[in-house]
Amino acid sequence: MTKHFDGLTVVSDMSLQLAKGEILGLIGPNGAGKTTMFNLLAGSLKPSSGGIFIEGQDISSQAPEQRIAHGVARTFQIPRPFSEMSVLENVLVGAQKQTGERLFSNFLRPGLVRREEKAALEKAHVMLEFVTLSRLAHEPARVLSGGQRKLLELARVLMADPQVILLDEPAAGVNPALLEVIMDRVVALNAEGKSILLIEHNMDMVSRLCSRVIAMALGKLLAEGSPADVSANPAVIEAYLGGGA
Ligand SMILES: Nc1ncnc2c1ncn2[C@@H]1O[C@H](COP(=O)(O)OP(=O)(O)OP(=O)(O)O)[C@@H](O)[C@H]1O
Repeated sequence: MTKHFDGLTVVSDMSLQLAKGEILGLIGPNGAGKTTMFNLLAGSLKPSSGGIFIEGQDISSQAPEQRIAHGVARTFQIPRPFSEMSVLENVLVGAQKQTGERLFSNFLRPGLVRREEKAALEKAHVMLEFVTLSRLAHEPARVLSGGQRKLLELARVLMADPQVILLDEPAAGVNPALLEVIMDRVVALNAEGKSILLIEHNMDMVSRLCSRVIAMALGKLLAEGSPADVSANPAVIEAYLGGGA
């Protein structure tokens, strides 16, 4: 894919493949174009050229909600939960389209609406348990720490049963104890067969989680390989030291 913003090329002929069941790392210095890649993959930006395929199907023209329905979901670098809503309610925001959201269905099919709501609620509790936030379910989201917000974000995203999860800097600003919890949860999701693309500056996390890493700088692919090989690659070291490529 290539992406231009007002004549500036931010992603230049980048290509990546995420295999089923893989955790692939995407690294690069600030401004390399990693988040732009995520926005292109998740559908919040359209590529200037190139495309995105999932299991051979072209999803390039789909909006983010359609991509979520196709099993591609993303987290944000800085999660912004609805701060006055409870932690549980924030997770429920991630539930896929429900019959009750259509006004007439509430009158015509009240039984179905109630069953769907009950199922979503049960699932939200399971997801909160999974991310170790159950005891905070009824607290307002504003009480959560940065790391807990990342876990809440993960629970919200999991409500859509994604097969591909795009994780944008899950370690940034997270204390070491919670970081272990986040890593453990990522490993557990991967063990369930979920494919994960991870943007991360924390190389320890990348080395522990990823078997393969892609490094980019100034919108271009720099290196690809094992975490050890990529972090020892002279072009990658130069890009980090020089803040570019
Ligand atoms: N909407 C936009 N309009 C113009 N330029 C943009 C836009 N979004 C991003 N850029 C530019 O694209 C480049 C890549 O930004 P991007 O956020 O993708 O980098 P990144 O690798 O995710 O960086 P970081 O690690 O700091 O999050 C930067 O130079 C940025 O200023």
